[in-house]
Amino acid sequence: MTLLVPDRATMAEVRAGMTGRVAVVMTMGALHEGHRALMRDARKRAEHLIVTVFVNPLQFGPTEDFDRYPRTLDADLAICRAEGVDAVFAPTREDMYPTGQTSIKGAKVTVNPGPVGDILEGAFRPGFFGGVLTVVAKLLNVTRPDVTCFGEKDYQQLAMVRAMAADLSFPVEVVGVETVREADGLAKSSRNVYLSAAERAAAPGIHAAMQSGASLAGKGATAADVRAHVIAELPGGIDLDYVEVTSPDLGPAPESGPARLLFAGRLGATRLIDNIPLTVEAK
Ligand SMILES: Nc1ncnc2c1ncn2[C@@H]1O[C@H](COP(=O)(O)OP(=O)(O)OP(=O)(O)O)[C@@H](O)[C@H]1O
Ligand SMILES: CC(C)(CO)[C@@H](O)C(=O)[O-]
Ligand code: BAL
Repeated sequence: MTLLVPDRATMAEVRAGMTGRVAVVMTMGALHEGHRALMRDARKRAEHLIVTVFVNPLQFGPTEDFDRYPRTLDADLAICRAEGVDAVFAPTREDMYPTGQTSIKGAKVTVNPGPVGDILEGAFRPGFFGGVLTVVAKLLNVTRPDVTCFGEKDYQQLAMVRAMAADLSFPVEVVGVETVREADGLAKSSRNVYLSAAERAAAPGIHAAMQSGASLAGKGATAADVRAHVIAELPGGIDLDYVEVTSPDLGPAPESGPARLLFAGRLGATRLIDNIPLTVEAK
């Protein structure tokens, strides 16, 4: 049976009744196959599985899509039931932020994401990682999991959650789960529903351009060559935030060896992100 848990006090009671290992998958709802992959991975790692559904105001900038973000709790519950989730924690904003915080700027005590919080996504979404890490810390405190699964689709977020757990001594194992894609290569995302038919048709070109760049890396191209190639191959109509090649831990691009290729940009009004691994070979 899947319990719908509406507030922190009830969550504490439900959590106290769980014996054995507990896994948590944190989401903003509008669940899709990517979230289901996290649930299936988490399910294997623990006796109990909690899914959180909360659209966190602290991680949205003033001009971002907090108000129009898809909210589909009934459908989300049906998916959680089908995945054998024990409890869906879906609190209100007032329950999560009882002293009334509605933005990262208005909040008093928050998690400082450090310098990695200012690059890539952080450079284009100021305050984003402070908002994410603050709510992740709160959700860890409320649900007290042994293990938590995050998607590689949000690669920097996964890295930052790992860093927070290590640096702030959260007793939790953070597991990364590979990106789930549509058949045409587009990374599944709750925000894909915003795309018009024409934008949806163009969107797989992002992953295709990235794969093309990654294959070039295998033939001796430098990180800078790969970056320029991906930018040139992107479909028309993209308002680019960044294409970057970094080390796997988001440091400077290596001259050779494993690396990460990351993209962010807008197709119409929809902001999309993606990333893939690649190997840079010394010339
Ligand atoms: N395609 C995917 N494959 C694997 N994990 C995913 C995928 N999409 C989202 N996730 C993971 O699910 C968790 C919750 O993400 P979230 O609810 O923001 O979904 P989303 O589809 O990424 O939405 P958004 O459109 O807001 O980015 C995160 O750990 C995220 O990385
Ligand atoms: C981790 C998270 C649930 C925090 O609000 C969110 O950033 C997301 O859905 O990836
Ligand atoms: N998917 C990460 C949360 C966000 O984009 O707001």
